[in-house]
Amino acid sequence: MIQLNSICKSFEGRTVLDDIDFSFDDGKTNLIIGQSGSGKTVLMKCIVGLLTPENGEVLYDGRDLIHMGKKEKQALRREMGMIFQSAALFDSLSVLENVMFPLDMFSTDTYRDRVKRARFCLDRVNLIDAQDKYPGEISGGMQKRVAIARAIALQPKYLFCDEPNSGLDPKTSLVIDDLIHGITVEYNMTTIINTHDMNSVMGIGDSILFIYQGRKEWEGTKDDVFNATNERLNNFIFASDLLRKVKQEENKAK
Ligand SMILES: Nc1ncnc2c1ncn2[C@@H]1O[C@H](COP(=O)(O)OP(=O)(O)OP(=O)(O)O)[C@@H](O)[C@H]1O
Repeated sequence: MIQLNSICKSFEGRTVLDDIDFSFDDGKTNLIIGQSGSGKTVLMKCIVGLLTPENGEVLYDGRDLIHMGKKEKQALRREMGMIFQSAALFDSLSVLENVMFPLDMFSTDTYRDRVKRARFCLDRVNLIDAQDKYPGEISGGMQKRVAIARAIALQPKYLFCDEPNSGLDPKTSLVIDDLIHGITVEYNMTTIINTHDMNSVMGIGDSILFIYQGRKEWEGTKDDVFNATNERLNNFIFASDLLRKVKQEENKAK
């Protein structure tokens, strides 16, 4: 579990995050949603330690990220897996070598065991047949799956995904969402996803934090979204005509 207590962050006197409290649970896909510029990326950066909040606590299963020493921070980093907006693969390395990269960097296992682990992760994302290909030879969706395999290679306790569906078509996005949700439940990870994607909200929103102008405006689950009365949330979620119509139909059916 990752717990945020009263997180505040400002840049040059301008408040960007204001007193955010939230708990991200294990075994759930926790989504951070909000309009462009609302503070999602800054919050994610505060959570992973790339930015330091002026105030507040980020607790990783009770361990205080902001006040921990360098060694403890390094150890914690090894428990984190990250999936970036672009898949961020190394073009000159094969798919297998990409997945092996964090293992080569941090694992003390033998080469044989590292290869075994990398192949296991590739198999989990259904890409074992592509292990010898290079990133330039596979589709964007496949690249994201390689990035997922790489992110779970070191068996992280915490998984961070920044806009994992950006640049993907809706069908491929569903595959990626299902995969992230599946591994989250399977490995009981604390997964945090920054997203704009309403399909993700409705599909894998086990827990949703909606940020509006740097403040926590609403929290709930995908099942709560349809009945939420928060106007700012509704304006954000039902900005698309299609979703607004679905909500109207649901209300009529009640
Ligand atoms: N290093 C920085 N220095 C100054 N201002 C910053 C910095 N980083 C972010 N901001 C500001 O903080 C606010 C929140 O930005 P943030 O990137 O977190 O938004 P976001 O919700 O992730 O948006 P998007 O969905 O477009 O990625 C913005 O007004 C942005 O200009």
